[in-house]
Amino acid sequence: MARYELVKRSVALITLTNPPVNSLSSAVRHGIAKTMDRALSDPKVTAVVICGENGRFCGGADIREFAGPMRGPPLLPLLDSIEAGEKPVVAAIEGVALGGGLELALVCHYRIAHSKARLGLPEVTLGLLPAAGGTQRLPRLIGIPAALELITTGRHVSSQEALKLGIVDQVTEQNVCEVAVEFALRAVAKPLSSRRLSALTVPCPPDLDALLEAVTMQIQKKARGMMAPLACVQAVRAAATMPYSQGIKRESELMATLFNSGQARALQYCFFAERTAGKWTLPSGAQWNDTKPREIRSAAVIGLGTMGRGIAVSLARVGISVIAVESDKKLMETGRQMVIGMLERDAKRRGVSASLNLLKFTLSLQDLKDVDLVIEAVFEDMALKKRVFQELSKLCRPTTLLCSNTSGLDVDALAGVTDRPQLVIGMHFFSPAHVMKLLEVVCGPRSSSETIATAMSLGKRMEKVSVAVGNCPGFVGNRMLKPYSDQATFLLEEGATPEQIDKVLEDFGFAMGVFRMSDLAGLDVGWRVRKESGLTGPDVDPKNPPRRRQGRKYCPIPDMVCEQGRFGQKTGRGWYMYDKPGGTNAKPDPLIQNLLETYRSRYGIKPRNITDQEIIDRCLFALANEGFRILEDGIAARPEDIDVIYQFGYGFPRHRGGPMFYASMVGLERVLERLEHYHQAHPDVPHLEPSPLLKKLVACGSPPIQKWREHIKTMHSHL
Ligand SMILES: CCC/C=C/C(=O)SCCNC(=O)CCNC(=O)[C@H](O)C(C)(C)COP(=O)([O-])OP(=O)([O-])OC[C@H]1O[C@@H](n2cnc3c(N)ncnc32)[C@H](O)[C@@H]1OP(=O)([O-])[O-]
Repeated sequence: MARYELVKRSVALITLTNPPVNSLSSAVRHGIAKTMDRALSDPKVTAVVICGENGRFCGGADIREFAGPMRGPPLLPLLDSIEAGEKPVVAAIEGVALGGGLELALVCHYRIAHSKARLGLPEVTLGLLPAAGGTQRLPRLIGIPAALELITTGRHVSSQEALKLGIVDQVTEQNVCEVAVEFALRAVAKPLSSRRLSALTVPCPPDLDALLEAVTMQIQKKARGMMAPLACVQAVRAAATMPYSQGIKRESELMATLFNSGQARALQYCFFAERTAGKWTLPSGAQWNDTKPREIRSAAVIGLGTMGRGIAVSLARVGISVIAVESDKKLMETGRQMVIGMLERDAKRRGVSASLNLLKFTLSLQDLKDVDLVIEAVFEDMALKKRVFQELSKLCRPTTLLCSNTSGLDVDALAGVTDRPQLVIGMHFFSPAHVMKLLEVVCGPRSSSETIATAMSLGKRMEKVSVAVGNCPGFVGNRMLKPYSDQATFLLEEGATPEQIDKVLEDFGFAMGVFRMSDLAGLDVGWRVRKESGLTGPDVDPKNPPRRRQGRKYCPIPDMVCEQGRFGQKTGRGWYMYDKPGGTNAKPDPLIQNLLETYRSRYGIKPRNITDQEIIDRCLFALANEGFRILEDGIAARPEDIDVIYQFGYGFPRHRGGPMFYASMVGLERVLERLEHYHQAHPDVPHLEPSPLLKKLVACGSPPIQKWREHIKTMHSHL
């Protein structure tokens, strides 16, 4: 796990060999200890270079090992002993030096980085802190403010920035190992004391307390209840105020608290869930790693509304030429200006030039004859979408992939009106599409494996987290949203207010509570869907709207809000009031309070005090319950996929893992017991009836989430 060679007769070259990222597994730590001993005790060796195999220095501790008991040599004393050695050690950094990887580099006496390398301490994103001396050594090297920023955000820096900050001594475009060996030879005669970071004093700013307080406040605002960033601040404070030996103890204490927390487990689960999500499999046996995607050079986007614009920007900025189609000249001109503006701002932020030459705007579908792929983003209306697909089917090359950005309509029905159902697939982007990372790739029963592979690979190229899902109304994300938001509106009837529910959900860690999110998305969208599905419409008595429809409980309050022209932020009024149409500063509205009170008295509902716990349990367990049904139905292949969708598409707090992971952490027995309790109280709410899969898992002793698949695999998959 660490290879030893003698080069240039006197330099020991130690290569970490643990693909794919040379993480510091117990075997690697053991290998480093052994090879370092050999280098330090061999009189022929005057200097040491440490590098990593396959162009990657080291991706840090082996995250998989965190779940089990600690084995092998602990990292911290191993690193301390490298720093204390009497022969110069040079880190040759290629690819990445992250987490424990950068901590390893920091105990080397010199650091040489390749120009394309990235460095950072991302432990905070895993719910941890850099506990192999990183919080104590980095501030000594680059000062408190810069170290605080890197450690509390986990941001990766380029080697050029690392050079400016003083993290590395040299950046090279040449073979970094060769450069490091030459560097090591020159370092042999030089004293090492000033190169041992633990022995340096921390350059302390005069306003340390004010700085730490400002950073703490900033984190409290942004971290939505995450503990790790605050622990990082405390560890850096220790570096500033204590000698190394005490600071390192404080670092370990803080790490111990984080390490055993549910948040760290959730964030590490998220790390692997994100990487598992791209790995789709079909019942036919075709899967992600044996199906070649097609190359996409040109694409078309139909419809330049909010979604179409974001999709066009996301395509053009990764080098794909885009033809954007609108039906009306004025709309096309507005769309053109918006897309160009967005692309220019995006390019400025990334420090690149905007690829405006890749864009073409047209009013004619005829111009799409030769594109490789089309993404339809017209109004959410099945008849209209079918007309578009029929026309595309006639116009486009027979090999062109036809994709729909529908957020919940039947992708197979669209495939059915074309001459190439195997080339039809859903690509459900989230608004704004150039910002949101999630892409649901909706596989119809007739989508070919090559089509799925192409949509998934295009998503990756567009820098999205792509998840393959099956075709059903609402797919995964929006299907689960319904029981969640239904519970929120039922709670309004019973005595809660929008601001109370939102506060509880936001304190839980959601980016936005359910009502603020609806105001942002537009309340008219759901209203139209309810009208189309016959749940509401002109036949409903406006004075006395029934509270039971289509055989189940129905809350008419959202319709009553819409009937007043309150469509959310865009109209300046929704569940909240805003300063102006398009305003974002939500304030509780007495008119909504009034509406709720009138409603309750009309139906003789005595409002009751609703606890925060009831809000959390009813909203989140209803959400997870639908997730279990989605797994049963084969619409999502694994719980990780659902959790990734909720983190990236719906602002679910990452440190809670996602709705399915949260259910597993709370305990499936408790979820089942609460759902049974609430279903008994509300027998006309089918979403509260515990799903058969949840019952089955509890009956099997509530296995850990990674084992749920074993209990679903016999069920039919729709992917
Ligand atoms: C006292 C302790 C203090 C120290 C704490 C730490 O260091 S905490 C750690 C701090 N370090 C970090 O937080 C860095 C975490 N890693 C990364 O950010 C990225 O992996 C990358 C930038 C290194 C490479 O990106 P990329 O897009 O080229 O590749 P990719 O992301 O697809 O990964 C490829 C495969 O490698 C796997 N794997 C990766 N890293 C680890 C690991 N450390 N461990 C185990 N496995 C790891 C990954 O699961 C995947 O496996 P699969 O699915 O093929 O079975």
